[in-house]
Amino acid sequence: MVTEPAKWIEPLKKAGATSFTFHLESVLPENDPRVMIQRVRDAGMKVGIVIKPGTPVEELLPYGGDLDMVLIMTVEPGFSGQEFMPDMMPKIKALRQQFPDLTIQVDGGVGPKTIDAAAEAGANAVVAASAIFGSDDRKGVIELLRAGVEKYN
Ligand SMILES: O=C(CO)[C@@H](O)[C@H](O)COP(=O)(O)O
Repeated sequence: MVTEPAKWIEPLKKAGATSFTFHLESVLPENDPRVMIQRVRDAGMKVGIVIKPGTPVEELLPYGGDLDMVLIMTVEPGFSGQEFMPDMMPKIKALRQQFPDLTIQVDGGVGPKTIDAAAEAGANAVVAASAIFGSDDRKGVIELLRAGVEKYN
């Protein structure tokens, strides 16, 4: 998470990024997320918005139709190894209901024990660190996460 995402659009584009996801909390209330969305598109990248656990999904819904991807944080941003927050699943369900084709990514505490909850709610993309890097069978965990997503989507 960065506090001024706009200033990273060009550097990331130049570095070869093809998509750019910014925190809604870093833009509102001072700036209009639609301006950021357009700036990312003008730079030729796909665009996503991420919300922290404390941000209601209702704040994100108005922009869902303008996005390639949303990211629902299921831990507080900061570090790996935190516990998955199942009470974030209604946010994913609300987004999936309203935007059937949207890529909905989930990040934080995602692993073999939590993938079903996330995927059943409607998540179809996963960020996972400790579940993979903490395993002796990284390939197996990745396959399991992929199978979990495919089972429900
Ligand atoms: O960036 C963050 C948290 O700030 C996340 O991407 C975590 O790093 C995910 O780690 P695990 O919860 O999968 O260990």
